[in-house]
Amino acid sequence: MAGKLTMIVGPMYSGKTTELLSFVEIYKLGRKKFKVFKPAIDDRYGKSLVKTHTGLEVEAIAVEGSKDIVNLLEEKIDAVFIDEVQFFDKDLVRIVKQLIDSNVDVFCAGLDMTFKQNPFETTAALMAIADEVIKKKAVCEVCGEYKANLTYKVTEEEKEIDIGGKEKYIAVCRDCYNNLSKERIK
Ligand SMILES: Nc1ncnc2c1ncn2[C@@H]1O[C@H](COP(=O)(O)OP(=O)(O)OP(=O)(O)O)[C@@H](O)[C@H]1O
Ligand SMILES: Cc1cn([C@H]2C[C@H](O)[C@@H](CO)O2)c(=O)[nH]c1=O
Ligand SMILES: [Zn+2]
Repeated sequence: MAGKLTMIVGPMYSGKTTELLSFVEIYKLGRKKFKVFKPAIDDRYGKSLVKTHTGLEVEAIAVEGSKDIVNLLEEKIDAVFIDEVQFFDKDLVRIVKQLIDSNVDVFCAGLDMTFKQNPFETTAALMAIADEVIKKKAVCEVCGEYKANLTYKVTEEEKEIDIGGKEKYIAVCRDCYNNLSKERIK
């Protein structure tokens, strides 16, 4: 049977990695064969772990690009898990298609948008071909409502690729995002 692609997307702190790891647990319990990948660029938690903000973790392989995923899948496996998928090159889309066509289930977690609300291209393309898209939200760090679907950058740095945590980014709802942006120009 063909595999399925599940995308877990949303702003920072929305529990994307937590949800990814809950799927990993299901495959572990079922004694399935799987591999977990993350981009080498995300060095926040050390190179060989995927870790949540609450400290849950699983062993992962840090790769430079999507080609490395193919090279590391020599034996037959049931599932592939990829975290921080927004940092992968677009060629990942072709590779993921090949995997699901060859009966491998694929689960990807990642940001849908940059802090400027631009789509992350690889996430967007994978969402288009996914069997299921799980869109997560966080608690807005300004108003406290559980409706944050955006990430706001609190520093002046404009770069859209910039690794970091709470010292740089907060999760906010659209109203609070717009208010914070207005205050900034004043
Ligand atoms: N504003 C927030 N809203 C919700 N959870 C938050 C918030 N700030 C911190 N957290 C914590 O973060 C946890 C989710 O962490 P997780 O690593 O799964 O998120 P994530 O979406 O993968 O984040 P990131 O995109 O930064 O990797 C929550 O269970 C909660 O304990
Ligand atoms: C929102 C956002 C996060 N990031 C980074 C911060 C974290 O290291 C990672 C999300 O977990 O992505 C960016 O590089 N650009 C962005 O626009
Ligand atoms: Zn808000």
